[in-house]
Amino acid sequence: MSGRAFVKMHGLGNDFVVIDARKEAFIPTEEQSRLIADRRFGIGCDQFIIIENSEHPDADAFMRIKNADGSEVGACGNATRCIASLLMNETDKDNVTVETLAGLLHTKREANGLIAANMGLARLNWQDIPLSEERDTLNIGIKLPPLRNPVGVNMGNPHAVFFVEDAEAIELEALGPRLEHHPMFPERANISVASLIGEDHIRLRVFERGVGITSACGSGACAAGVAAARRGLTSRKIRVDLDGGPLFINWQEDGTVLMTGPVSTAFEGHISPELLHENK
Ligand SMILES: N[C@@H](CCC[C@H](N)C(=O)O)C(=O)O
Repeated sequence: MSGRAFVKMHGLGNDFVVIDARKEAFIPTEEQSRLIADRRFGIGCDQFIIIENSEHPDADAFMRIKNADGSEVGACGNATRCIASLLMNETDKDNVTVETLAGLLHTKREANGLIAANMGLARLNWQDIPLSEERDTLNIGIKLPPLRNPVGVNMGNPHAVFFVEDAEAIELEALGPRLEHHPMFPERANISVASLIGEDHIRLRVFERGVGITSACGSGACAAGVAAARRGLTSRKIRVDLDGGPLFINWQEDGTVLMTGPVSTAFEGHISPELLHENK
């Protein structure tokens, strides 16, 4: 079979095309990354992941992350758990360390088969973003629903978490793209709406930067867990229900965030050499 081998994986429906470039380098252009992620013209995924050799003595591999729009980013929680699971199967270990642009991430296979990733320190670098009453449209051309000020949490990538009465009632499809590109977020941002649905239990919907609404966002769940605890809505250990299912978040006393959930492999294949040379 000609063409580059790939594996299609997902964490709660947040899906990835994974290419192993440890033996044979693979350096896609932005256009090639977009094409691979395209659900009509390519294979289709939320993020395109390239596994590379790491030069760090403590890392098992380096993971490069490209959003569906071709942009390269620092963190992806669900992909970290998927790649960790691949590396665990390959090495027969239950603990592996994945290097990303955001740093070294330690992972563990739990006895129940779920994969836990320590996503590192949560940085509240633009916490409690102030929005004044009169800025209730944020100049995005639509009247906002009753949103409280968002909490800004950086998990190696930027998240703005808005707590609302009912996350299902928010028109995230309309709000997401406008807020993602709002000037208050210089690097753009992943936009979440969250509501409390029980004790230490929240509902979360995420509009991902460079992608759109996804069925689950791991770093978004971490950011929401930190934001909920910071706002005093929950304790530091919570369940986050995403469209694709639950993730378990623990904002540990050392400031790092542990995320636990399932991973799946959907299929394997080869990328047609034609695809990478075609222009749409
Ligand atoms: N799906 C992700 C987040 C991927 C990156 C994000 N879209 C960004 O641009 O920061 C996850 O599981 O964390």
